[in-house]
Amino acid sequence: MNSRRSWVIFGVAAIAYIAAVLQRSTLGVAGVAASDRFQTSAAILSSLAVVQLIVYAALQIPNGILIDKVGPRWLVVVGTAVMAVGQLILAFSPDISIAIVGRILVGAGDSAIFISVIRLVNSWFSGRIVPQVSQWMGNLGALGQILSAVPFAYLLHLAGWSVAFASAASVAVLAFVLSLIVLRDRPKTVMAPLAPSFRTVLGRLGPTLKRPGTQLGFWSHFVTQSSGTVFSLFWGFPFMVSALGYDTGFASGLLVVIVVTGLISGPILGLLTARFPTRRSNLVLGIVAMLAIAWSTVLLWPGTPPVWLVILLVIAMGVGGPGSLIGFDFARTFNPPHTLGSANGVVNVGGFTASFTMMFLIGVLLDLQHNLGWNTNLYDLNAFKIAFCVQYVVIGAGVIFLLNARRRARRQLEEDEGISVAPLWVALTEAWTQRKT
Ligand SMILES: N[C@@H](Cc1c[nH]cn1)C(=O)NCC(=O)O
Repeated sequence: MNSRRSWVIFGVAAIAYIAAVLQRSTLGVAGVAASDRFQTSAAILSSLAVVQLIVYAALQIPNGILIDKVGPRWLVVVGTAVMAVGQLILAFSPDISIAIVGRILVGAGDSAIFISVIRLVNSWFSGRIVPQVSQWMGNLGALGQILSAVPFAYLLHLAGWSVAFASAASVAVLAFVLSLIVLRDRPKTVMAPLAPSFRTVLGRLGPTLKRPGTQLGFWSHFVTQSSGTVFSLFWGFPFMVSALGYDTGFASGLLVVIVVTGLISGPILGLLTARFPTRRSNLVLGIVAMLAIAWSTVLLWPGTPPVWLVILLVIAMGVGGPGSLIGFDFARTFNPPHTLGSANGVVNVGGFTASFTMMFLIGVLLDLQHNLGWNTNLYDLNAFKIAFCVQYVVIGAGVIFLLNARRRARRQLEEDEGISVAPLWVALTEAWTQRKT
C-alpha cells in the first residue's frame, strides 16, 4: 500500500474518471447546439441530461454491489466501453429519441467509474493519506469538465456536433485500453475482501443502508455537490450566455473556475477531514451556508448581477464538489471494508438525486413561465432567478435529513466507541478557554 504501484493505479484510475466526467459534461457545453440540432423545448432538452443522471443514480447501488462481488477493475473496464458506445450514438443521432438512448448508455457507463476508483483508492492506500488521495481523485476527475469546456467546445464550434462527440468518445476508448492493461483490484499482499456470492452481498445491503454513517454520507453528498452539478452539467451555460449575456468563451472560462477552485480547495478539505474527523459534518454545513449566501445574493440582486458576484458564486460551487467527497469518508469510516463498494454507491446516489431533481424542475419552471407569457425569451434572467429557487427547497430538505442522520451517527459512535461529539460551539469555547489558561 501507498507504494509506487499504488500511484500508477491512481494515475490510470484518474484517467478513467477524467474520461467519465468529460462524457458526462459534454452536453452542458452543447446545450445551445442541442436545442438547434433537435429543435425542442427546454424541458425535453433538460430530459436528455436528466435521463443520464437518473440512470447514473439508479445504477449506483447495483454497481456498488458488483464492486463488492467482482472488484472495481471490471467495472471501470466495462464502464469506459459502455460510455464510448453511448457517446458515439449521440454523435450520429439524427433525432432526440436516439440521442436519449446514447445518453442513457453514457449515464450507465459513467455510473460505474467513480465509486470504483474510490474503491481502488481505499485498497491501494492506507492511513491518513486516504481522504487526501480521494480528494485528488475527485478533483483531477473534474479536469474532464475543462476538456469539455475548452477543447470540446472549440471542436463543436469548429467541426460540428458529430466530430466533437466522436472525439470525446475516443478519450473513453483510451481509458478503456489503459484500464484493461494496468488496473488491478488490490495489492497482492492484501486479502480479497470480495464476497463469496451475490446473496451474501445483497444480505449485507440492508445493514449498510440502515447505518446512520452511510446515511450521513448520502445527505452530505446530496447537499454539497448538487448546486455545482446542475450548473456545470446543464443550466450554467444557458444562464450565463442567454440570461447574463456573457460570450461563450467567458462562460466556458467560468466553468473552468469551478474546476480550478475544486483543485485548490480539495486538498485543504482533505487535510481538514483527516485532521478533524469529528467535525466533518460542520465542514459540510459550512459549505452549504456559503452556497446559500452566494446564491441568495445573486438571486436577490436587482437586475443583472455584477461579474464579480457571479465569479464568487462559481467559486462557492467549486468548493461544493470536493465537499461532497466528505460523504465518502463517512462511508469509509462507518462501514467495514467488505461493504465499502455498496456504501460508496449509496453515498453517490445523494448528490445525483438532488441534481437531476433540480435540473428537471428548473426546466419545468422555465417552460411554465414562458408558457404563461411572463417573458418572451425562454432563457430570461428573471425566469432563471425564479427557477433557481428550487435549490432552497431541495437542498433545504437535505439539510434537515443530514442533521437527523448526524444525531443518530453520533449516538451510535458514543454507544460503540465511547466517543462523544459535542456541538461545535461547545468544542470551540473549550478550545478557547484551554488556550487562555
Ligand atoms: N462531487 C464529485 C467529486 C468532485 C470533486 N470535485 C469536484 N467533484 C463526486 O462525488 N463525483 C461523483 C462522480 O461520479 O463524479
